[in-house]
Amino acid sequence: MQCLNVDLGDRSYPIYIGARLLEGPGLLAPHISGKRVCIVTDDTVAPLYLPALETALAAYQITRVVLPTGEAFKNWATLQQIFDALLGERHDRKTTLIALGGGVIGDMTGFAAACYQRGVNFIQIPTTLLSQVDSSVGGKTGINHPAGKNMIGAFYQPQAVLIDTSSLQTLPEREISAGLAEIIKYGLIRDAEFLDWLERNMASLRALDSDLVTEAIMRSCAIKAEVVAADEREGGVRAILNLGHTFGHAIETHQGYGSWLHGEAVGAGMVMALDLSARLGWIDVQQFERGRRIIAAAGLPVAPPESMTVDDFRRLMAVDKKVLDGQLRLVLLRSLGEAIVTADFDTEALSACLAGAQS
Ligand SMILES: O=C(O)C(=O)C[C@@H](O)[C@H](O)[C@H](O)COP(=O)(O)O
Repeated sequence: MQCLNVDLGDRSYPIYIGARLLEGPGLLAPHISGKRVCIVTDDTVAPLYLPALETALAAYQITRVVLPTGEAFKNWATLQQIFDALLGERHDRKTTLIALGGGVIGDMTGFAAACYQRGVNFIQIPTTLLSQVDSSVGGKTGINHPAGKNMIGAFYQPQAVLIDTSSLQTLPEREISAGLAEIIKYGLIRDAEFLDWLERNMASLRALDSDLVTEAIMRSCAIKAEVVAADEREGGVRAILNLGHTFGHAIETHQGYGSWLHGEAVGAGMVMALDLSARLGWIDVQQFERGRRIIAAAGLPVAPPESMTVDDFRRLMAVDKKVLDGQLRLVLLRSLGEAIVTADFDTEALSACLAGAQS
């Protein structure tokens, strides 16, 4: 097992990474505050991993909340089910919520933990590649609104993140590709050498070579932990983690949540960010082509859905959380391995990028 730390003063926490970590109580126990836990999971993950987790937590009084699976359910009505269970079973402030599942479960459980009785402890046990390398780390919690992704939420850090790499074995191929999108993102924004490594190893990563996947998770979490530690509440540098997300969130909202996986939309969105960076002359055509090739090699879409118009993009991007004083800010690339967050780009170039993506 390997361990990283997210350094946030008195809100610091460990990320444990290894195979079959779910099966023992040893790692979880120090992060559980009382005698009671509430495990929140979904109806896909529950039959696979809930029994093992319940066995590991046999010393605690357990409440289970099994939610419907998918991004379409990341909303108020589903969140309410968590509160109903907590109140129905009279959980007090010493309870610990445990998120067992992908990003949707992690984001909603974290948000429930932030709100329930004004804040209780929670632990992330991410079971998808995307949630292991991204959403379980950093404390962004929340739900979607029909007008935009993750529009209602809170920054609220977990007590620990437990990444059991064995859970990837049951993941569909499409979910592996979606997770690779966020992994490629780290190379594009922060680490050119990691991007080279990903390019060389993409086929083996897609085939879930366990040493390589563990290394990819470690390197991704290390970059994420470093960026979050530098800027917990996204006042500055943390926004680089949003590469491709302004375009990607617009795609997800337009298509209806869950139609495109988050990672698929981010894949197409990163190609659009690469394209705009090239149109602005910040990267050259070869770098653009290389970035697009790596994203395609991960099995991801490299263009938005044909049904989306330039006006759709403009309307949906206008509610992006990086818009400040009515001005759109985007994460763009100065080179492959270096991202900036900027409002200083030629609007003609953006129009050409949006129109080009549809051609
Ligand atoms: O942790 C962050 O910061 C990120 O932006 C990571 C993203 O990959 C992740 O999808 C996040 O949930 C997006 O957050 P949002 O603020 O753009 O809704």
